[in-house]
Amino acid sequence: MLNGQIIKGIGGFYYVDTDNGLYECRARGIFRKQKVTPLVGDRVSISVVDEETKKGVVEDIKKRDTELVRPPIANVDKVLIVFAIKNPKPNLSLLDRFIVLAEKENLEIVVVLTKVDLDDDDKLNELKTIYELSGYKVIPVSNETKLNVDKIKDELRDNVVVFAGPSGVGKSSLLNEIDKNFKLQTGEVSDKIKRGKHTTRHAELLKLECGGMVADTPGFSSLTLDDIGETELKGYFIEFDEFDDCKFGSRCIHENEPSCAVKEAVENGEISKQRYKSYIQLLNEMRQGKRRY
Ligand SMILES: Nc1nc2c(ncn2[C@@H]2O[C@H](COP(=O)(O)OP(=O)(O)OP(=O)(O)O)[C@@H](O)[C@H]2O)c(=O)[nH]1
Ligand SMILES: [Zn+2]
Repeated sequence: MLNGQIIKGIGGFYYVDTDNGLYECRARGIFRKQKVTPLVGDRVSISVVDEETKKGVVEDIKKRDTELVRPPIANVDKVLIVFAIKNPKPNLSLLDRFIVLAEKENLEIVVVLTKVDLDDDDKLNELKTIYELSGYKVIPVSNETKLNVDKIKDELRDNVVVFAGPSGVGKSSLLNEIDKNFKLQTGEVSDKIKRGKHTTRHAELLKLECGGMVADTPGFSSLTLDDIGETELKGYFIEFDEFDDCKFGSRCIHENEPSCAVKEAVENGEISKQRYKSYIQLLNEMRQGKRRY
């Protein structure tokens, strides 16, 4: 038996990365009976069927630490939420929505602010302050000047990471800075699979030089908050946690209730006004049933 990790799954084949190379594997029938579908990112044991052609069978799936639905990847450790300080103008309500979804999945979150070379009105400082006050690690990056590209590498090393963020903020540029082979690698992989016209695109993990793995699709491709309840939302604004002495205790949703510790903290500047505004906005959106972004 060999241990490895599924890095790609297509048409009932699972591509398992091991110390001994890449194996094309079928899953044992028992998984289907147990209604278990192997996922990209799963840590597995395989038995080798043919060493020559590198074929094997997935025998066992280790317990998953995390399980993302969109994109469908198991054992993601971390999400880098990437927004530019300008071009495109950052939509903070969207950023906060990404954070809510990542908190729900229990992922480690790093906020990456790109294009800081374009900063001429202290936007970086403004955004950095908001997210650091809220308890997040914030890394300012420029793909132009290469500022902090090495710090992003450190975040990726030995981790399974997804990038999330709107179009045009510099996600691909950043990945290309981190790993010069990245473009090439993506190209090679697509060739190898020879995707036909009717094959659906599946999530895939790409190995980086620095030892990490990155999903080839941006995280949270659908930004629906459908599965989140109105009273659950406040739990995903982590900076509210320490202000827990509201008059109505844990029933307080920090909106119109009297003697609300969270609202007081917003007034005192201990919680960002911008983040609180996002919270109320998301709350109202949920109520109106207007839930898709
Ligand atoms: N000034 C500046 N421009 C950048 C930076 N990073 C990326 N860009 C430019 O921004 C544009 C979009 O970059 P991409 O890397 O394609 O953005 P993306 O997030 O991958 O976009 P999608 O592929 O649509 O999701 C390109 O024209 C880049 O040259 C940066 O740090 N500074
Ligand atoms: Zn309250």
